[in-house]
Amino acid sequence: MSAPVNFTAPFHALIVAAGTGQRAGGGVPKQYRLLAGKPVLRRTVDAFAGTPGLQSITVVIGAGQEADCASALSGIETLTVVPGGASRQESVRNGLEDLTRRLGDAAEAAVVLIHDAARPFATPRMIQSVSETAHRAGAALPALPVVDTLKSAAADGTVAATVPRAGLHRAQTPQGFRLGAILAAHRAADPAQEATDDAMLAELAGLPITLVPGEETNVKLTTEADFAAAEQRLSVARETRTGMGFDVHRLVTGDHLWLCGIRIDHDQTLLGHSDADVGLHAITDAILGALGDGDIGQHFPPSDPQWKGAPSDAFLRHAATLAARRDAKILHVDATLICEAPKVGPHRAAMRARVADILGLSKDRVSIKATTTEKLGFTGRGEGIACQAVATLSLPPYEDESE
Ligand SMILES: Nc1ccn([C@@H]2O[C@H](COP(=O)(O)OP(=O)(O)OP(=O)(O)O)[C@@H](O)[C@H]2O)c(=O)n1
Ligand SMILES: C[C@](O)(CO)[C@H](O)COP(=O)(O)O
Repeated sequence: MSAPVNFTAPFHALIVAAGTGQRAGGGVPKQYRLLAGKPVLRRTVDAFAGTPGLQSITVVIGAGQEADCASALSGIETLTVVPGGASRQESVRNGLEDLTRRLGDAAEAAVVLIHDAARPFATPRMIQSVSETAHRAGAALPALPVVDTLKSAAADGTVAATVPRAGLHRAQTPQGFRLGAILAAHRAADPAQEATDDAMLAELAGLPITLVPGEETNVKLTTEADFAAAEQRLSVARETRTGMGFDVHRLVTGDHLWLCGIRIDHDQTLLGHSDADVGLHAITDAILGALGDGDIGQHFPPSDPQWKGAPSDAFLRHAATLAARRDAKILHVDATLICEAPKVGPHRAAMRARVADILGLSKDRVSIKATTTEKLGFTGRGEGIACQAVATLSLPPYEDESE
């Protein structure tokens, strides 16, 4: 069984991609270079796009990078592009100002995760952990303890001293903050003292920052050697898993029902403890199946009064959260609704968009189909609606527990 249900903390992603990548070389700014066939920036954006809780993505780019950015992010519609500045700090500030204007009254308390485009390997698990900690504690920084002995060097290339490493950490991104507080810290910053990360400005503003575990794999692509190591790492295969889900709910007299997250006016309703959305239940079970993590009844027992009448998008979101915690990416879901009525065709596009939205996927990763059973069986007689679904997930190889 999994941990208690956690309704995902909402957050906004701010990805800074306005650098010129001088140390990496390569003729084109490193965030637009291909890594295993995909632009670095696209990998970074995709890492966030699949993370439950994401509210918006802002990408900050440099002057003259518009075409490279459009090509790297083609097909992604729900994203805002903002012009950057001469330094990372200026680029972050521009992004924060723009996001604040767009959010209006909601800006002050919103949580923003500020991330380097040059770190394409942040996992959804770490992104969520930063977001949840920022919600709880105000500011969160992923970091790893320093494990090597540290030396300071003299100008002539000899060792000047050994620097005590106890308590020292390497800071990573995404760094999470309340938007109002981090923007105030940026506005108050002394332009002469350039900060190398946003946590530094938060420290100077007196904000307490909570450390969360960073990830060794969350490297910042800085040099050509980093690119070579990243290519090597991506050549190691992930595991692909498929899960299936099946659900049935009884039809009784009513005036509407829910199917795949869409309310449909109808002269019958589906009976169930929750809103009885048979489509979302089957898709939820398919994802849980691919994770090998029980079924919807285990996570949301019908005996538990808190799920009475509950909207089923919460169940699907929970499955997506569990997937993110396992560093699993949902590649595709495919559901078939089995009923004589209501007709699914007029609602199919809305259902597809709704499921994609709940899972943080693009619509082309979601398929909704429907069939009748030629008036045969309980679905044919209009006594109930059934749904079957499959979900395909890509995830890090499982340890073989039998060994
Ligand atoms: N004026 C700048 C400078 C940097 N960045 C972004 O900040 C992140 C971290 O910076 P870094 O790795 O130093 O990138 P570059 O500045 O591009 O690299 P270099 O210093 O080698 O030129 C990168 O995603 C980079 O695109 C930015 O948005 N605006
Ligand atoms: C923000 C950062 O990635 C945290 O480690 C880092 O400080 C960026 O440094 P850079 O000099 O802009 O590469």
